[in-house]
Amino acid sequence: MAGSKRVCSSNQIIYYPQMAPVVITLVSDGTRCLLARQSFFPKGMYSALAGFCDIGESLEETVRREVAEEVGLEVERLHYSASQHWPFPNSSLMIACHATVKPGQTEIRLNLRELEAAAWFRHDEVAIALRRNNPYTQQQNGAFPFCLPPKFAIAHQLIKEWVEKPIRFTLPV
Ligand SMILES: NC(=O)C1=CN([C@@H]2O[C@H](COP(=O)(O)OP(=O)(O)OC[C@H]3O[C@@H](n4cnc5c(N)ncnc54)[C@H](O)[C@@H]3O)[C@@H](O)[C@H]2O)C=CC1
Repeated sequence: MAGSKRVCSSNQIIYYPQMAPVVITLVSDGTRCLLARQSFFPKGMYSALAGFCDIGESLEETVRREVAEEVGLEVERLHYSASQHWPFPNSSLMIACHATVKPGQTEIRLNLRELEAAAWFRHDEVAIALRRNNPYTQQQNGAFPFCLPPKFAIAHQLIKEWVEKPIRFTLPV
């Protein structure tokens, strides 16, 4: 039988596990992808944009709202990639998507309440970061190299997918 549950022994109320949907979106302008970091990330690490779905929102609406709120960009096309259960902060279902911005509309307006930095990265820069061994290690000059989330995170898989194969954008947002 599918489904986990707990039954309260005193009043027999059934409790099912709660799960929060989160969209994680890799935004591209066709040749570059947009990556961002929060202040608590390991130094040098950038990731795709993530955000919790609000009550009443479709996934498409969450993508559009989160991208607009965090970097001030309007996304045009959306392509579902994959999903991952993620235990933080209290059990999330990560839904990973690729999206594109409207042609020529690439100016980032960073929301500093949500992000520390965001930037467009070229395909070759991202490909090098994906291959980097010991990515979170400080370099001899004191700097931390540009690096990506670890392989087990769906963010890594989403970025790898963008590097490895052209994405067909089919769904208007
Ligand atoms: N597996 C992966 O590859 C990745 C996973 N994540 C996860 O995605 C989640 C969302 O990322 P953020 O950029 O922080 O999202 P976010 O920009 O929506 O900000 C998080 C804030 O959302 C609010 N919130 C709304 N609904 C919530 C709920 N059900 N549970 C907890 N907080 C809720 C809280 O105020 C929280 O501080 C994080 O838990 C993070 O661990 C993020 C990036 C990559």
